[in-house]
Amino acid sequence: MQKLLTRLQRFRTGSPLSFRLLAYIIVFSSLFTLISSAIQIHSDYRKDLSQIDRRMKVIETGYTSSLARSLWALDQKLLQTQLEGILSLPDIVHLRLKIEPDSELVMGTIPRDGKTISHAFELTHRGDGMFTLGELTVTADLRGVYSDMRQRVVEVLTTQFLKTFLISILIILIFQHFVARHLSTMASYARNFSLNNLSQPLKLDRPDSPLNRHDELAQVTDAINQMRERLVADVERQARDAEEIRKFSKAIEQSPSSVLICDRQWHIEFANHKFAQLTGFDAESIIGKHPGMLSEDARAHRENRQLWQSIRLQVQRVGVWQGEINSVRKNGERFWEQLIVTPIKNSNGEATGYLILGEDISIRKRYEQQLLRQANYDILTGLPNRMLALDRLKLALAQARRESSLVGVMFLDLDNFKHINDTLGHDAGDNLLIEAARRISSCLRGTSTVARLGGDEFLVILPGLTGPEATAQVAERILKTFAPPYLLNGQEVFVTTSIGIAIFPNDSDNSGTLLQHADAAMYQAKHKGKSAYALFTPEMTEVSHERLQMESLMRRALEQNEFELYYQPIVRTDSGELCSAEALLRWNNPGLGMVMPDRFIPLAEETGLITPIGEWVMREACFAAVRWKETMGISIGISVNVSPRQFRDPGFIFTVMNALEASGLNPQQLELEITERLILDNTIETADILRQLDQSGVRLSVDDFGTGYSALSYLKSYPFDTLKIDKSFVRDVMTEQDDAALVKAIINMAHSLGLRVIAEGVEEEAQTHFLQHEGCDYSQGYFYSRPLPEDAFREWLETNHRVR
Ligand SMILES: Nc1nc2c(ncn2[C@@H]2O[C@@H]3COP(=O)(O)O[C@H]4[C@@H](O)[C@H](n5cnc6c(=O)[nH]c(N)nc65)O[C@@H]4COP(=O)(O)O[C@H]3[C@H]2O)c(=O)[nH]1
Repeated sequence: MQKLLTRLQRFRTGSPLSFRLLAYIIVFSSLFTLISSAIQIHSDYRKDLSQIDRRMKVIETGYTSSLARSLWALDQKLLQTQLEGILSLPDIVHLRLKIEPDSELVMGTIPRDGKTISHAFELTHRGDGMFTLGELTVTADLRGVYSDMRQRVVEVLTTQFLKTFLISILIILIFQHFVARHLSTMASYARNFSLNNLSQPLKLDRPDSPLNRHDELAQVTDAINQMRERLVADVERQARDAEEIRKFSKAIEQSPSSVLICDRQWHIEFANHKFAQLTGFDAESIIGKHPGMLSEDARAHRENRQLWQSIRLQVQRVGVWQGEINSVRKNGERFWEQLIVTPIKNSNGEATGYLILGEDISIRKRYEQQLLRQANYDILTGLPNRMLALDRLKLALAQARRESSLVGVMFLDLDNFKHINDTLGHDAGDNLLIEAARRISSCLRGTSTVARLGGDEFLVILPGLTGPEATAQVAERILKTFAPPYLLNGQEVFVTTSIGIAIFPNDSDNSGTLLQHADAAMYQAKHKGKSAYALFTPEMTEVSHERLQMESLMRRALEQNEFELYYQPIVRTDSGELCSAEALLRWNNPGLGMVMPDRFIPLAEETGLITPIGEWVMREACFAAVRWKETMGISIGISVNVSPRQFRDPGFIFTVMNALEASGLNPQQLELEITERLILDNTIETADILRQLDQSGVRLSVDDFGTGYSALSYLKSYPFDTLKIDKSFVRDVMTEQDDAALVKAIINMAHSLGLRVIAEGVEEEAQTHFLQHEGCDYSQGYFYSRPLPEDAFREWLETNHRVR
């Protein structure tokens, strides 16, 4: 019982459904039992009543004749006995016998508060007729019936209630076991159901029988589990979507391009970090603004209004706008931006916003502009280059044709530029070009063009001239501005220029030909002596042709064996004894005749042909010296000229060593003549090459001393053995006091530095006396001998072999 109560209690608290169910079952089943019991009791009551009624009828039928006989016979005793017999019948409590005519016999008592039922019947005697003897009224007491009925009600109610209650409990227990506890499990599963335990399916604690598998609980469980699976799938999809969105938003946020997202009305909704970095605008502060209206600059607004109008139209029409725009940063600074503007469309293809991707292309733009500049301008001087110059020339010619005016074309070349570049170094050369460009430009008016064609060549275009004389005036102005010295490497250097002039349309109406003519005129100017200008004349074409021809002939001269070495003796000044010879190059061309080095060596230097030629000279000179020793027994030194370009050739030392090795000449007998200008270059490479040559035993001399920049200091730092005074000083020692003083000073200075001195260009005896007097060690010149071909030189040796 206790157990039952506890269970009931549990139902009441933990399982309201079970409790309610119990209550309903009890109430309904009790009602039902009550009604059915009432019907039953009522029917039993009716049965009891009808039984009494039947009993009355039985009394009537059973006793009517016997009582009538007793009355007829007036047998009182029998009557008494018969009445007592009736009264003893169950429930009969009262008998009233009315005897005709007026006596009455009453037996028994009628209960005062009890319910009774009476039945009366006549007692008759059938004889000759029918005689009514009396009437008997039988009264039955209904209390027994009622008491039975009450007892039955109590019994029925009690038993029915207990039955109902117990059955209900049973039903509830069954319900609880088979349904309610599973519902509770479901409820608690549903209560605890969260995103964290989506993986656990709902499981009911009941056997997995085929019956269980298909009942309603199984269906609900399946439905819940399916719902869970769908939810898991949804959650996973959502997580995936969220991850993708996170990824995309990270990508956008960290994108190296600036990103703006605008709504349909072009109001900014989002700006990424790069945008803020690029423009200086804080992302928060520009939300809601139009992308073209961010800066405060009214001018930018005006520019942008039209631009963004066309962007909007194109995006609507074509679906994309791409271009480069000049944007403004928050601080007002302008920068170049490459923009791509596209609509953001929804699944129906309607634009819901706009995506603006931007990239800072300022560097690229700068680079492009630089490239454009580089393509058209000379980097060093900033002047237009050959390409742009030719364009401008063509434009000027076209304009001149329209206006019937003249165009002057000037070709300028710096005299000795190569030499300055070689000796003072490239930096000095560059500075010279910059300064020369500045000076040329300063002589021209706005419509003229000055361009650098390359190297030390400049082109001046003078458009819109009315007469050719104007070109001469400009040329003179330019020559004049070149007069003041240039300051290069701290030294004052005089640089001149040669100018060639051709005039359109007089000399040609074609730009290419005009340039060629100006070039030819420039060579003519150079030949005039430097710092000159020349106007083109038709004969000049021949000169420039000659130059070209010479170049192509020189390229074949080595193969054709057209080069020859001449030798000029170098003697002791005091005794006239022979001590060495200088090898001097000659070019013996069948067409050109004997070409002197001054005519072809500069061209050989320009074209680079000097390297193979110099190699040939070196070998030839070394072999000659060895031959003289071998065939004539005369051992003298041999001097070989080395030009700057040759000296700087990476294979130069190898060339020298090779010649010495191949010929077997003692390195001490080889003297390399290096011009003063070359060593002024003062580079580490020059010093290194000179040191290596010195270490190999080769002697080194400074050639043409005095013609360069007369910087004496370098002589100390290089391993020179000899100094050759240039013939231009020696020539006038007897007539020019200054030259004499200079020669004296050079001799003293050289001696103080431990150098021997050779005087070049000694032509007269008086000069030998002077030099002897001043202590000049060696002399060379026509006075002793002109440079001679080998055979003649051998003859000279045989007759004048006073060798030291
Ligand atoms: N007026 C006059 N001139 C005299 C007298 N004595 C000699 N000379 C000339 O003076 C030049 C001396 O040679 P340089 O100063 O080295 O000047 C040489 C040298 O710098 C260069 N040269 C000659 N041969 C070679 C060579 O094989 N290689 C290189 N790189 N340059 C060479 O060509 C220059 C000219 O050579 P050359 O015409 O042979 O001219 C020679 C020679 O003929 C004289 O008493 N009076």
